[in-house]
Amino acid sequence: MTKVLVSDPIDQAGIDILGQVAQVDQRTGLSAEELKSIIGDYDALMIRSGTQVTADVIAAADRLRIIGRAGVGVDNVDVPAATQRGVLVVNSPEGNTIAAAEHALALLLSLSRHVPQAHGSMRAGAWDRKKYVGNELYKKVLGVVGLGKIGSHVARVAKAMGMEVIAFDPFISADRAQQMQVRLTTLEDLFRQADYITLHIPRTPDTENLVNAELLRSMKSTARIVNCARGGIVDEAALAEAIENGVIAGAGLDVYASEPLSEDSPLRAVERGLVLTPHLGASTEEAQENVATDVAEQIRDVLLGLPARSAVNIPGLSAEIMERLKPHLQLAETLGLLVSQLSGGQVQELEVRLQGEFALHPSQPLMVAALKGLLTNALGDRINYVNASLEAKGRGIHVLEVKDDASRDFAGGSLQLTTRGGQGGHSVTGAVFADGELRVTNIDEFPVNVPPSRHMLFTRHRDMPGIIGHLGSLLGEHNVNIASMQVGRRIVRGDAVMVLSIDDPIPPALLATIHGINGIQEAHPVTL
Ligand SMILES: NC(=O)c1ccc[n+]([C@@H]2O[C@H](COP(=O)([O-])OP(=O)(O)OC[C@H]3O[C@@H](n4cnc5c(N)ncnc54)[C@H](O)[C@@H]3O)[C@@H](O)[C@H]2O)c1
Ligand SMILES: O=C(O)[C@H](O)COP(=O)(O)O
Repeated sequence: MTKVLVSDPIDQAGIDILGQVAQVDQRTGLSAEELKSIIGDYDALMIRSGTQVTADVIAAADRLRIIGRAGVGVDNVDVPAATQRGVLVVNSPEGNTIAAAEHALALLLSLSRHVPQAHGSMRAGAWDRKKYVGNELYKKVLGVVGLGKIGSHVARVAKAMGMEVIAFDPFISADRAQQMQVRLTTLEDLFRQADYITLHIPRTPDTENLVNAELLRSMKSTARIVNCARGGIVDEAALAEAIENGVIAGAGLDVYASEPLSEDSPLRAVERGLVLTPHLGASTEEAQENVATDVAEQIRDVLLGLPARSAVNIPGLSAEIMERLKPHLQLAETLGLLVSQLSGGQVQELEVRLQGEFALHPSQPLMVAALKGLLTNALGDRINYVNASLEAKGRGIHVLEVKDDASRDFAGGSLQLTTRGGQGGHSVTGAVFADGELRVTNIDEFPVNVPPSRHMLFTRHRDMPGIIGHLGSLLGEHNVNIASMQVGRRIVRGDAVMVLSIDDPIPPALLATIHGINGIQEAHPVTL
């Protein structure tokens, strides 16, 4: 008997769909140990954000074929562990977009008109009209951080309410922002200018504690901020302090670094200017029906041997093609990740050139893998082989495929990714060697021969004595260990590139010093 475990509250519409093909057990509120002890009996697991699907749980899931997340975020699922065990993870990328956007707007309005506090005072028997004088949103500046699905909807509604909308999203093209009549600016400028700020970005290593004490201090003292995206993006202690000390006027939060929010969190002690909700962004009847139906249908299909439409961890390709193309897909993804970091995010066009034997492979999965790499820093664990093309299109990235089977650079062919965009462009080429090893073989027009590694530093500089030594000593002084180094140049004392594989990431202050070295034109730290 096929069995599905539903371990978080899920709309009945989803349960009914699962019931068509399996025995459905709804058991919410399980402890980690309880989940681990029963998961071995199930073919599918359906969850929301409440259940932690850890590597331990997955290791105990002997029969599990699919995990369905009735919502967007899969940060409570150990996706690499699931992938390793061949467990498919699916989600519902758009089912709760409107609900989350409307909740952010609800927080903005409640904050500016003190709705929860006024309601509390009425419940206590008061009639206080002076204490709760608020502000209008009309004609105020709204700063949207993250102009994706939810951020764009918030921007659209805010404009209809007469707000001026500015945005920070390094991965959105200027054309797309212009279409939405939103002015793109820097994060710092947005925090300085906005009367209201709303966050709609994923939690990634780049966005963790992005809103810290320093950024809060740069806000207007009358400004308010809303986080309906992910906990951990805002430093909660710094926020509580900023509100208490009048550094900013207030905040509305739906998500927290650790959920449920602990009883002794400093946020619970703030009396004025703070509105808290317990992760209710997706909690509308409509959104819950959308996500439950969307994900239950995918679970049903997969249990019947059909493909899923929103797989987080595998492309919709046959296992055989996947196996054959594994190193080529890995190269495409790595080059995408590399060129996005060299290009600084603002990519308007990606050209994927399949050279020599590469032109003989099926190009679609390679294109998708390149796009997945290109968008990984923007979208974190949300980007996958299934949604990469759609996400690129949504961001206004024009994708060009060129096949050049006459090229004879390397025996197995090579793959070149070239970006074009607001900040110029970059080009990287790579190959898969006979032993399956990946190599970066060209950066812009310069030949190199470098295996990709986790931390790297790329510079573009003048080929002149002293630069390499200077950079080497600087890294040494900052305890950054160099594993390997290569220089590529075309003419003596002309322009050159340097590629360093390093054991540690480059601290931001050191990067600023590197930019100051005489002769260095560009320096890009890269994490792969
Ligand atoms: N509170 C809730 O219940 C709830 C519900 C749904 C979604 N969410 C969360 O809302 C957030 C946005 O979701 P979405 O569906 O709009 O995602 P999305 O992928 O459509 O958009 C995210 C946007 O953030 C941008 N971005 C990434 N890193 C950035 C950075 N460092 N600075 C600025 N912009 C950056 C990306 O380019 C992208 O445009 C996610 O964190 C999601 O998990 C919360
Ligand atoms: O990622 C999501 O979809 C939202 O954060 C909603 O989470 P929830 O399903 O637990 O409400």
